[in-house]
Amino acid sequence: MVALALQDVGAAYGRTTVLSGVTTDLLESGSVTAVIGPNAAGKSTFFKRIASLISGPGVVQLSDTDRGKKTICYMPQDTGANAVLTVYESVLLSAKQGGGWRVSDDELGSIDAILKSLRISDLAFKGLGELSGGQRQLVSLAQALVREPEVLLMDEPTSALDLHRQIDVLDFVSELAVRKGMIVLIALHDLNHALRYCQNTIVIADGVMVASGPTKSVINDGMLRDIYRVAARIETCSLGRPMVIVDRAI
Ligand SMILES: Nc1ncnc2c1ncn2[C@@H]1O[C@H](COP(=O)(O)OP(=O)(O)OP(=O)(O)O)[C@@H](O)[C@H]1O
Repeated sequence: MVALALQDVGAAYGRTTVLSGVTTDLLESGSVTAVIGPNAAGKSTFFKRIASLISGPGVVQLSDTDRGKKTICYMPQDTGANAVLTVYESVLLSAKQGGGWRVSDDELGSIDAILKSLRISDLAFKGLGELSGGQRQLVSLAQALVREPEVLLMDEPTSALDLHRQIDVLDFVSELAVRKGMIVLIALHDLNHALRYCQNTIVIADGVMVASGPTKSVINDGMLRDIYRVAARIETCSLGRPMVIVDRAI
């Protein structure tokens, strides 16, 4: 089963360093890790660096996979829209990335299954340009999943989704991580999603990793005050789940 380790990972745009010194414990197959931090902290940059879309110092070490870095898939925050393609064509195109152009029945079957799992089969023959923001986000997830990545980097995947879809998607991805043995990293602004779905959390602020470890110990009042500049409490809800309650901005 795939494993990922990061050692002293950094990244720069041109001469400007925006990320440095990210080192993690071994990320294991079947795990879901949150990447949190304020705006412009470096979360997307971190993902792009892991996916080798940008270069930088440090080591991104994958083990126990025969697909090399091709097994890492980055689902970007901003999905854009290409009005020329239909949803189905865009997912097929993603499935064929880096491979030949022969399309097997199995591949068509797996596209149908993914669209069905994400409850967007009805969008299959709509143009990408006709979709709402939330629908585009779901299509972007379908494009990522069809490539069957062993490492999936999701950049704020629920930011455009309604409450039902947010829970639906995060339930689905967490279950898929365990079933397929994927390593999933999710950049999140909703810290309650991190508490609910992610065993571990990495906190990035000002381009530096400031904390990493079990989510329930990393997300605490002090971190919320120092990193997010809010007065907040972690309280246990009636179902026994920890929840962040924000009182005010500091
Ligand atoms: N293509 C780029 N060229 C130059 N600087 C960039 C580029 N992309 C991002 N940056 C800068 O890198 C820093 C980190 O940006 P990044 O997008 O990684 O932050 P983020 O934590 O994902 O933010 P957000 O939560 O707002 O999405 C910011 O200062 C940003 O302005």
